[in-house]
Amino acid sequence: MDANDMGNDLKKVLLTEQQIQDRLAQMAEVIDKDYAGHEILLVGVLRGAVMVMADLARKLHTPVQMDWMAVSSYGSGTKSSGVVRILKDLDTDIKDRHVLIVEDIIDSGLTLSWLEANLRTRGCASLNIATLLRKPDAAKTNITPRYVGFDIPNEFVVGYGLDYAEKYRNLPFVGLLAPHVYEKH
Ligand SMILES: O=P(O)(O)OC[C@H]1O[C@H](OP(=O)(O)OP(=O)(O)O)[C@H](O)[C@@H]1O
Ligand SMILES: Nc1nc2[nH]cnc2c(=O)[nH]1
Ligand SMILES: [Mg+2]
Repeated sequence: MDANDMGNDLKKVLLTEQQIQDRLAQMAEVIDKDYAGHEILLVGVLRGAVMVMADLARKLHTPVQMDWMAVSSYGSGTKSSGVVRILKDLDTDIKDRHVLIVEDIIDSGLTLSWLEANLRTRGCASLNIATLLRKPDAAKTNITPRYVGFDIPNEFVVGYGLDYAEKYRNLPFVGLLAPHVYEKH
């Protein structure tokens, strides 16, 4: 799916596919240095993180294992509900593991601050966060990811895993939705 398939639903492309991939390669280089000699358990946060996980993991030279969690923090709206529930928990025991949470975006930070606290109770050897996007102006928590791809404005974005009412996740870039798309709901 590309920008042409979106008709006039796309206001503008914020990050091109190339910019995303180049940045992920830079992040992977830093992660490889930080985790040299260790194995990483990558924990992806469904559903939005699937694209970051797929591309970042393939850029890492460090040995990795992967697992997934699903938590609910947003409905199909565009504002954080603040309520976090575990919809799917990890299948892996993370005790003594080097865990790296992989996310697509930190907006209010509610999802990750709850998730980080939850995982810390499980005795992992280390716990860090990698996120492709962060909205510094939207932060409601003091969550500090170790690896951040891009700081972006406080606007609703879609693409590269990010959805609006489950659409647009398969865009290869990150874009801004035209207001008429979400104003009509
Ligand atoms: O920092 P926050 O304000 O908590 O928002 C960030 C979270 O919201 C989105 O997920 P969502 O809960 O919409 O589910 P999804 O990943 O399945 O789209 C996004 O993928 C992050 O996980
Ligand atoms: N699709 C999408 N989901 C989000 N969840 C938190 N912020 C965002 C955003 O900007 N876009
Ligand atoms: Mg998500």
